[in-house]
Amino acid sequence: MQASTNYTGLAGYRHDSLPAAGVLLVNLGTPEAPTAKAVRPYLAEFLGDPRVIEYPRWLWMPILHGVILRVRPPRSAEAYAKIWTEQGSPLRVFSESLATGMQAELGRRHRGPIRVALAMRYGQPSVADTIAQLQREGVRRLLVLPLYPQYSATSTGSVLDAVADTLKTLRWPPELRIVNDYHAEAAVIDALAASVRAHWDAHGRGDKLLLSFHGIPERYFHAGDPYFCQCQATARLLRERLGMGEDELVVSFQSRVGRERWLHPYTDETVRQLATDGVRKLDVLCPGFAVDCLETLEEMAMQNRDFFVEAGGETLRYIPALNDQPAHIRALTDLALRHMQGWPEVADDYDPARATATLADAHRRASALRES
Ligand SMILES: C=CC1=C(C)c2cc3[nH]c(cc4nc(cc5[nH]c(cc1n2)c(C)c5CCC(=O)O)C(CCC(=O)O)=C4C)c(C)c3C=C
Ligand SMILES: [Fe+2]
Ligand SMILES: [Fe+2]
Repeated sequence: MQASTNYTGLAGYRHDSLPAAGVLLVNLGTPEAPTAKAVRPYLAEFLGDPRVIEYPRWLWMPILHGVILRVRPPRSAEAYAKIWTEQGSPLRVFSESLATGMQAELGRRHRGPIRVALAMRYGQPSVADTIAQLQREGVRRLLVLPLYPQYSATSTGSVLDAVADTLKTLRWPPELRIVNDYHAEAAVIDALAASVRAHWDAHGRGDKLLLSFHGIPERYFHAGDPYFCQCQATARLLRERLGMGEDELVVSFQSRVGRERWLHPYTDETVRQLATDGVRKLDVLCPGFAVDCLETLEEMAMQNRDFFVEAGGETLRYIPALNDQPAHIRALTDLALRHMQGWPEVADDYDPARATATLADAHRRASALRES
């Protein structure tokens, strides 16, 4: 049969790849440009996700497309313009740099092929495209690591939806493992504590340390979302690691959208209250964000700083996210390796000769069968 050699070509799979393990980092996603035109499709996908907005579709979709997507994109674009860099959106730039760092770290420490890829839950590169690309590179075992330290159905849960939707379309999905959360990961807590101490060393200690996490509607918490509890646990571990008393540290929730009640206390009200209560120097850390983004750089370090100063505060010092710091790269690489235990690619005695079949092999064998 003459067309048989096209099997592999048609599927686009490489012939020469060894089976590999893959680490799929997934972050939220960000618009392609700081313009209303680019923000609109991003928000449409994000706010159209039933994990994010739990209202009946018939009720929500007309509101989303009739009202929200007319009003919000220009405002949102204005905020993005304030933080945009020459390389693009900070969320993308830092996430890519983190992924590159983890790839290098794994390469230094492991003989087996392990590929690190970054996907975005909304926008590009999509989870589906990235998994397809990893499969073409021979990935047969996949660890999904959403870049959300605390689990929420709205964030991590939605990443799992995207992965599940992709697997449904694959004839031979990779073996799958998933990191549900890493809110209590000791090395991450250590890295956060170290960056707070470095900030204190450079700028002096503030009157209070505020830990601000992204909020979610309180209704989701009552429905069983563990996010609030995991944020509190992260905060407690960090406080203990820093040897601080309960009265020296405050937890609050930012970025609420709409009129419904969200997790309390709200960050904007908290910074105003702290200023009113006499706090002059306020240190702020956002341990729910793996990398800096609109919500930390604009909402926290600009908007909330203004609220604090307007209410009588002196300075609000935002401590950056862990981003691509070496300690963060090491912490997440260790976490990934722990979750990959038992896979041949991470074994110390990795032997390519004993490697199992790849999709490329399967297609080659199918071709050979047709020819015989
Ligand atoms: C309206 C519902 C929203 C829920 C629920 C929500 C949960 C949630 N979000 C993050 C992380 C990020 N959110 C970011 C931006 C952002 N979030 C919402 C809405 C909800 N988030 C909107 C509409 C936006 C877009 C910006 C805006 O118009 O205000 C970002 C930053 C993205 C960037 O491009 O920089 C992150 C990161 C988490 C972790 C979470 C649940 C725990
Ligand atoms: Fe959000
Ligand atoms: Fe926001």
